[in-house]
Amino acid sequence: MPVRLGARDVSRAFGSVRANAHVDLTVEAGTVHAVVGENGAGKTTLMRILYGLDQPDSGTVVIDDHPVRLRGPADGIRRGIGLVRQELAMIDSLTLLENLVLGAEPRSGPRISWSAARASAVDLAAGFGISLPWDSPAGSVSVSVRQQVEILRALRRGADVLILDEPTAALAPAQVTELLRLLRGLRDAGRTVIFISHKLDEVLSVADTITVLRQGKVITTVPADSVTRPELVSLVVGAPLEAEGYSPSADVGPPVLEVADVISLRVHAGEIVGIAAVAGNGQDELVERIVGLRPCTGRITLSGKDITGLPVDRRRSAGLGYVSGERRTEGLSLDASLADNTIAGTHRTLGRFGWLAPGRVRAHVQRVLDGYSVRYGRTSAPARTLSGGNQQRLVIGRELDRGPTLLVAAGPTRGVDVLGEAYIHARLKELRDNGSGVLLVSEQLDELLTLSDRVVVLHQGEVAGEVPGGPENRTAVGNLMLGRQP
Ligand SMILES: Nc1ncnc2c1ncn2[C@@H]1O[C@H](COP(=O)(O)OP(=O)(O)OP(=O)(O)O)[C@@H](O)[C@H]1O
Repeated sequence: MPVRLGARDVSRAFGSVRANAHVDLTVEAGTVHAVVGENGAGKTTLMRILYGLDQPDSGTVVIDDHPVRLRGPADGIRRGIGLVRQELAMIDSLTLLENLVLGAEPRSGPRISWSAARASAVDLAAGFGISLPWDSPAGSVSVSVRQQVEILRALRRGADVLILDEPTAALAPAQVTELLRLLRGLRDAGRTVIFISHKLDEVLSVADTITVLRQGKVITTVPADSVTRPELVSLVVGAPLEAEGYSPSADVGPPVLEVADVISLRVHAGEIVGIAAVAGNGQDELVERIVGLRPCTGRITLSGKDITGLPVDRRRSAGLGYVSGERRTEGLSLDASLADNTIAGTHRTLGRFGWLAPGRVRAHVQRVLDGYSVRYGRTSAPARTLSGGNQQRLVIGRELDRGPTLLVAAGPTRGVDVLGEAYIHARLKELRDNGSGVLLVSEQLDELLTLSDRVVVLHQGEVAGEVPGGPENRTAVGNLMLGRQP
């Protein structure tokens, strides 16, 4: 089989970090090829090189069996490579149709022919069994719809190889199913897909071939049907990983959070309360009200203290911690250093008379970053140089280290590898066992059921019911999420 896209002996370092080390990759035409590996393993770096966004220090990209030098993404696009990134590059105020054709508008004489644009958009989408609200502004539609437009945009520009870097990280389960169906459709139509994901079940369900990276090196490339999930976990992590069991709270104390609003709920000390809901059923608004990002007409108390009218920083000082899967917009200041991001919110405790004590700052930063196995080069480097999963580890480490009375964790393991996920789960349980309350909002039902002592299910902005945690309650939670009887 010809190599449609690949890498031969590719190495790339950033200072002391070897992001790719002598990587060989062979992606055959008409296949879905998954690239998996721990956080910071070098997946995104390799994809940027294959697309022409970055150049290797040594080694070459291979396209159609030939070594090539890509000078920029325009070279990659010309050779039929498309990249759908973790952060989607769309203009919110333009409609989906305008975003689709941006830069390559069909013309009739000097004018843009919107009728031709629409007809070709509808045709292209229909070819893959999807229909989209073409006149809606991109800012008003779900991540899933935006992603579909990005994929179609790459196809429209002539891409027959699509690189998708963690496309499912921010999707709800039903949207994941839809995306995987679209990827299979692309493959069946002869296109080539490179798929990156930490969700190994998805990888096994969609990929033909899997390449595993660890610390910048290729560990192995295997046919997907030749490995089981535990074997793949072992390859990614480097050792077998024990399955997580369900261990409910041994000691539930008084309420630490009481919300009396459109949605009313309580979280007690020593308890993890899960929130389950299909995307768009009120969970985001609930979290925003609790952490102070959205006004609340009802009443919210933290350990008995009314925090309803308090701004975010005062809620934090009162003992509220917040971890969001939206780390790029909510959790981090990407241009600030790792050190500054790590001490944000704790800096007042790291000095005297308003001056930071450099030694204490260094020790604190080191402890948090090492404690959560963040892979980094220098603590003075901007946070944007961390890989996605390492950014998430930093946010989790910072928030848990403060020992909050109540932690609101919304999508806490988004983009985190299997080992990191198990580690974060253990830390959340430890926080609970030490007497804090945790409100866990997650789109992953497995995560909710293994961690939560109780699961509160929301439907159409209201509480549809409450179910104890534990994997045996999956069906009951699933039914309530869809507005049915448990
Ligand atoms: N521009 C950069 N400057 C400095 N270091 C970088 C830069 N880009 C990547 N790195 C480092 O290279 C390593 C590999 O990063 P990369 O983003 O390729 O990992 P990844 O496998 O995609 O990880 P994740 O699963 O967390 O997204 C990381 O340690 C990262 O911090």
